[in-house]
Amino acid sequence: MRRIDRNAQSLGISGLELMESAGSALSMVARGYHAKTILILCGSGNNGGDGMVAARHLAGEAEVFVLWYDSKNLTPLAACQAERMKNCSVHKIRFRCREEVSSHASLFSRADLIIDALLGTGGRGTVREPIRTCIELANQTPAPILSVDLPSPGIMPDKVCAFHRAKTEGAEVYEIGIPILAEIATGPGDLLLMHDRKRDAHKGAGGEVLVIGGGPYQGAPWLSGLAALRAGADIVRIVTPHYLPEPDLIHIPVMGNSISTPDLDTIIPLCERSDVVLSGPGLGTRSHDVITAIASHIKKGVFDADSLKNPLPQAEESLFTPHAGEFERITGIKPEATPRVRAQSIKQAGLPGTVLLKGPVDVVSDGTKVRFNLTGTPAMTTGGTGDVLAGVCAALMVDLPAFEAACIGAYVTGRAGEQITGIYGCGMTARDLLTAIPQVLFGRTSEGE
Ligand SMILES: NC(=O)C1=CN([C@@H]2O[C@H](COP(=O)(O)OP(=O)(O)OC[C@H]3O[C@@H](n4cnc5c(N)ncnc54)[C@H](O)[C@@H]3O)[C@@H](O)[C@H]2O)[C@H](O)CC1
Ligand SMILES: [K+]
Repeated sequence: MRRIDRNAQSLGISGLELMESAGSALSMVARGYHAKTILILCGSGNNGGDGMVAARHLAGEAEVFVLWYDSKNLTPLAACQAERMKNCSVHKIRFRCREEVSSHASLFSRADLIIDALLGTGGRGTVREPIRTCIELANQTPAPILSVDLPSPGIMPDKVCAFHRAKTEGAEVYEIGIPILAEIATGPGDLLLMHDRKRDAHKGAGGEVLVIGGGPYQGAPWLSGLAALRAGADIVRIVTPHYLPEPDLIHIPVMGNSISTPDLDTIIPLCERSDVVLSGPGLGTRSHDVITAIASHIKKGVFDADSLKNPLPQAEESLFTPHAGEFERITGIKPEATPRVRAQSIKQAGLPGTVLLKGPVDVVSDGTKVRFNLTGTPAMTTGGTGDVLAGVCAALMVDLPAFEAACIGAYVTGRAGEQITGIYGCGMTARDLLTAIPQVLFGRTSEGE
């Protein structure tokens, strides 16, 4: 939900607007109880904010008491709603500790309806005081309890009024105006799935990525490697026939002008020690036997470009990053133009992993989940952008499952492309993309904020 919320904001619907819609839906449900006296219990998060909006809507229609947690951790949206509630004809009673809640026990027994806006999707761990006492007192009354979004842990609701999606079984679901694109398309909300690097992180915490490629196309694996570094990998090794002077990358030479089976003794131990292995960029047509031989030694593999051939290599966890032609080569299915049909083709193909099918709209699917990526520009048809995308996905897969890594990788690379196109237009190179990647991935963007 946080991902969808954040994506909705980037599409122009603010959190406050969503909260207003949520509180309005809640007040409608509350009206169904025809209660004379309503007690709304509000926690310090946005769940509490929803309750305060409902209080404003119900003011004048019933006697409304709002018992709200005046915590120093009040979220900005909840604080805004507390302010908006100030001038309404509802009884506003703040509490800061358990004793203050207990002193208002009589309010609980007076109520014909109790609205539980204490904890929603942000609740974590065992319920702490003073919220716990609110829940206990609510459970002791005969009044029906209407829970907001999901029941606060331990409370016994009569009904649950959920927003956009049911988070618990039996909840009544109300739409709050979230655009469908916020859910089915990638967006800045997807970045919330990334884990923050700990302050005391040791060298290598960003993961070790191995890139296997090059041969006929010399630059491709180096571009992928640099992209992996820019997307957060700590150590990137490049197994490739041709050395390029890139001091940030570790070159692992091979015996001939292309990667071949005598190199397996060098490559297999590297595959085993790496968090993620990306194979294919610039590889050419002569090394597929090497890729199939190493696949079973790879924990997490990104298979790109020339490694996308049958027999299809398969790691413990695999991400395949074909364009339409490569997809047809490995599946025999020619992808239709529309993203929706492309998603169906991926499902039909049943490949053993996640697929990122590149195109004007990228489609990411593991056969069950589907996400569309709309970022990017026509200028990105320039050579090497696919190598950058694969490198970004490889670095993200250190910490994330293939599906999430592909969604974020596609989104971020496309956004970086948009920024660079703004500067260089169709004269952009794949190399130009590299510097924009960390800005989008780790910097604070202005989208929706
Ligand atoms: N798109 C939507 O569905 C919308 C949902 N909204 C509502 O917002 C909540 C989620 O809000 P959030 O601020 O993230 O979290 P909560 O309000 O659930 O709680 C956070 C609050 O509670 C404290 N806390 C956490 N765990 C505990 C605990 N175990 N004991 C005591 N206190 C706890 C924490 O410190 C925070 O202060 C969602 O459910 C919807 O109701 C919005 O209206 C926008 C649209
Ligand atoms: K709740």
